[in-house]
Formats: sequence, structure tokens, C-alpha cells
Amino acid sequence: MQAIDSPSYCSQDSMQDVTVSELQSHSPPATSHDFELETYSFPTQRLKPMLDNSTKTPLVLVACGSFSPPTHLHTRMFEMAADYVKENTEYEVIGGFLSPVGDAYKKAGLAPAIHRVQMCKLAADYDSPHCLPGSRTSWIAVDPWEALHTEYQPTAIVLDHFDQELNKNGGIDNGQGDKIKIHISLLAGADLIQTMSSPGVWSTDDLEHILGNFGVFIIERADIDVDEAIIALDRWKSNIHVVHQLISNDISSTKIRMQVKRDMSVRYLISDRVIEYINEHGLYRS
Ligand SMILES: Nc1ncnc2c1ncn2[C@@H]1O[C@H](COP(=O)(O)OP(=O)(O)OP(=O)(O)O)[C@@H](O)[C@H]1O
Ligand SMILES: NC(=O)c1ccc[n+]([C@@H]2O[C@H](COP(=O)(O)O)[C@@H](O)[C@H]2O)c1
Repeated sequence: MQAIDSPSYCSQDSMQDVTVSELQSHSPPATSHDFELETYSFPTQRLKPMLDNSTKTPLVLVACGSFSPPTHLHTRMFEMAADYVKENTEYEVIGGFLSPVGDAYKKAGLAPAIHRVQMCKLAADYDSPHCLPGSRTSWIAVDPWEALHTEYQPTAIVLDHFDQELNKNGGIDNGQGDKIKIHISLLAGADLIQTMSSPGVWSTDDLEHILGNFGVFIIERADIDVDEAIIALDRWKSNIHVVHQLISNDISSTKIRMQVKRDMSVRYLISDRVIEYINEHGLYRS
């Protein structure tokens, strides 16, 4: 990990809620107030402050998942979706968030939420020396709100949280001095959308809320027939956007965990900083 002599080259604002001491050591603040709901504040620093095009509808993309660990595809999903949005919709992307699921989501093999949040911050380049204030170098933020809860937070509740935080003050400046409401959409891989047709995984009310009110940008995924996966979701089709992977990447966190366990390289598949973090904390070895 590169030592940070002075935080001055990268304003504290643009670094969101990562402290200098956190950057000097990857060790997550295991019991510190940094990982408690009481001291939580919504990270707004990477959002565009104003629409570039006042005729567009502002859009924030939210990716919910385990991110254990975050891979290059998890961050790349946002870029693919942003390209799609620019070409095919009347939205303007003003931000994107990774929302790691909490520990109550008992999926086998996951690292504790506190580690997954830290790894997502590293994957999203929170400690990049290039994060100049206002630059769009890395526009993906990490919201720990979901991960901070000890009870499981269904995705519909998580999206409501983003809606509330992003629109509580009226939304974003449309470039002409007026506030305009920000639209929030789920960003997900095709495997997640496939589960929406599996009985018992999602409540009907939640599906209605997520697909009817927020909508979803689905990233195509190897071995999954997206068209088939969305057949049962046809009544929400105007809110379902399928983003094709023009340069496909079949990576998954499971594969990364397996490689680490076998003591094999995961370099160039996930961020070097995340690799250092995994090694430093001995994650996924057993
Ligand atoms: N290679 C990929 N192609 C498309 N979507 C992906 C890919 N990898 C992850 N995603 C999507 O990213 C989101 C969060 O991912 P998640 O943490 O579940 O990663 P994962 O690699 O699927 O994890 P795991 O292997 O632990 O199941 C999900 O919506 C998932 O579909
Ligand atoms: N009913 C629901 O709200 C529901 C169901 C299944 C998965 N999910 C979410 O989808 C994501 C799935 O992540 P994984 O692919 O890592 O299992 C998690 O964020 C999880 O909370 C939500």
C-alpha cells in the first residue's frame, strides 16, 4: 500500500468517508465508530453536482450484491450501463453506488461486511491519487448503509433508502437553477434478474416496487439467456433495460475466492489494492 504523506493532493471531500489513517493501514476499523449506523452519513461526494443537459432525467445506478470480493466486472458494470444510457435513453447518469449486502445475508463463503465495504472502497479507487475534486475519474461510490444493518435489508428497502437520501432536498440542479427529482434504478447481472422469476426469492410487492417504480439495467452474463429470464417480467418491460456485454467478461467472485484458496494469482482480475487487502486480512484462505 502506498503511503499517504499528505492528503492535500486529493481533497478530503473527493475521498468520501475514508480517513487518512484508514488509507495508511488497510485494517478496517473493526469496532470503531466508522462502521456504525449512528455515525453513518450518505456519501454524496461523487455525485455530479448539476445536470450537463437540462432536458435529461438524472439517473443514479445502484448495484446490490455481496462483492466478496469486488471484481473488475463489478466496477465495469457501471461503465457499460452508462454507455447504454447515453445511447439509448433520455437519462443522464449522475452517479453510481455499490451497496454491499449485510452479514444477515447468510451466503456461504462471504467475508464479513466490514471487509467487503472496505474492499469495495478500494475497488472504486477511494485512495486514488487521481481523484481530483470534481473530476469524473472514478464516479462509483460505496454506500455502507445496507451493510451496517444487522437485519437483512431487502433490495426494495435499499432502493427506497437511496431515493430518500438523494431526493430529500429536491434532487439535483438541472443546470437552470431548478431542482429536479433523481431517478434511481437497480444495476444487476442477468443471474439476479433470473432469480426474479424463481418462486419464493422475491415478494410480489417488492418486484412490483422495484420493477414498476425503479426499473433495472441488466448486464448480460455468460450462460444466462436474458430474453428467457425476463419473459415472466413482461409487464414491466418498459423499465427493464438489457445491456449487452460487447467485451464479455465471465469473472465471478466465487472464482476469485477459489483461486485465492488455491493460492493462485488473481492479478488483473481484481484491483491490486483489493488483493493486498485480501492478503493482509487472510481472507478466503480457509
Ligand atoms: N461477470 C459478470 N457478468 C454480469 N454480471 C455480473 C458479473 N459478475 C457479477 N455480476 C453482477 O454483479 C452483481 C453483484 O455481484 P455478486 O456480488 O453477486 O458477484 P458474483 O460474482 O455473482 O458473486 P458470487 O460468485 O459470490 O455469487 C450481481 O447483480 C451480479 O449479477
Ligand atoms: N427479496 C430480495 O430483496 C432479494 C432477493 C434475492 C437477492 N436480493 C439481493 O440481490 C443481491 C444478490 O447478491 P448475490 O448475487 O451475491 O447473492 C443481494 O444484494 C441481495 O440482497 C434481494
